[in-house]
Amino acid sequence: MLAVHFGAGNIGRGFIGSLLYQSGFETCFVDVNNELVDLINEKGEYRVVLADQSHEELLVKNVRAINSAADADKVIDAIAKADLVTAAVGPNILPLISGLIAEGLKKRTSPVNVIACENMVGGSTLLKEKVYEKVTEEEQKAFDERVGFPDAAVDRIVPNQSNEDKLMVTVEPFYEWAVDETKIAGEKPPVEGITWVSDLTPYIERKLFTVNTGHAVAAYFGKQSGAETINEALESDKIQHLLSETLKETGQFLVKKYGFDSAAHDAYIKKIIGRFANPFISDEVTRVGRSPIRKLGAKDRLVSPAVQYAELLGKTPVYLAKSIAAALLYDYPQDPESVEVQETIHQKGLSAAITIFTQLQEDQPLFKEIVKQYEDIEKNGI
Ligand SMILES: NC(=O)c1ccc[n+]([C@@H]2O[C@H](COP(=O)([O-])OP(=O)(O)OC[C@H]3O[C@@H](n4cnc5c(N)ncnc54)[C@H](O)[C@@H]3O)[C@@H](O)[C@H]2O)c1
Ligand SMILES: O=P(O)(O)OC[C@@H](O)[C@@H](O)[C@H](O)[C@H](O)CO
Repeated sequence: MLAVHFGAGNIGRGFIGSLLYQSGFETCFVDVNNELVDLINEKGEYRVVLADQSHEELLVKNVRAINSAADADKVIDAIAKADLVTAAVGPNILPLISGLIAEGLKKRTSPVNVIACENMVGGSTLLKEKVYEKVTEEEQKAFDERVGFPDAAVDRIVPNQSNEDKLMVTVEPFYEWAVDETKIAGEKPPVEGITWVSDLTPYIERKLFTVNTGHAVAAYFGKQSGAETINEALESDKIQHLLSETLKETGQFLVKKYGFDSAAHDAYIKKIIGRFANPFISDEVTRVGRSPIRKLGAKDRLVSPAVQYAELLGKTPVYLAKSIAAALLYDYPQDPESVEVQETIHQKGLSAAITIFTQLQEDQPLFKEIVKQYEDIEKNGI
């Protein structure tokens, strides 16, 4: 069985690649990082190490790689032969890989599934839209018959790392990969470790609005207080408090919306905070806070739960508003999205920036609370 996986980065090698290998797949990674591609082809294997006391290692074999910037035809051929196509490149990159996927799919007559493993609601659906923009109506109809784009929720913390062995990747032991079984074409891909679900929305919202909201809170407040890593941020009682209060807010609306058991959800939150504090992981606040424009988006981990909280509970979420304010204050010159947010605030003012990045309007109580919290952090710190 052949899997073509776009993005040989942290989650690509450390999570998707390792499960594919354990399930008997040969994996062909597609990436634009030449050094990574050459190394994978030279070694044909890499190590995945668990970030816990055991330091258990898995040697992932049967891997090769293609540089899509140099060898587009090879990528198209690989997709034509693949039993599964996956991606973990980041939401903003999905449109850029859609053309190659469209070309590869055109060469097929047998069914195949394409799964985007990004931190967003509807990642595979977005990829499908971008692929469909590249093909004729007739080809779209043919794809409807034999190509599945099931959405997914993926959870495993894989920090940036610089190991002497550049392919080696350290990962937390926990993982979850939930995939929507209702959108599958043909047979379910036999990947051990996938949880097939008939309704993905509660899974992705619970994950994105707990793990990723909490992570963003630790990163943005951590940055404000001078912490470099998530563990360092969590050493602060103040940040621990902000984290647990924010996750109480997202928890309240998730429990109300989906009928989750409240005690089970509290245990889920507790487990996640424990994962953030894993002493065997050093995760930079600048990785976790990366791309603040994406994270401030209306459907992402801060604004969506804040809006849904206000709608479902009929009050304004104070801690989510404060977290949005901290994201707006995130100033990291090496991150182009942070630079754009800071320039927009500087040139157009805070209110205009809030509307541009969050789509919230000035008359909304949440908007006013964000402004209040922003001014408070500027004046008094977090
Ligand atoms: N790292 C985590 O803890 C984690 C966990 C769950 C989900 N995710 C999600 O997985 C995705 C990838 O995250 P990551 O942490 O692995 O990032 P990463 O930067 O380590 O990996 C992304 C890879 O994509 C490659 N890439 C960029 N443009 C490309 C293109 N046009 N074609 C092919 N490859 C391209 C990059 O070179 C890089 O190797 C993101 O959506 C992220 O939210 C990450
Ligand atoms: O990948 P991002 O930028 O969407 O979010 C950063 C982290 O919160 C994220 O990568 C987590 O480590 C991951 O989602 C854990 O499952």
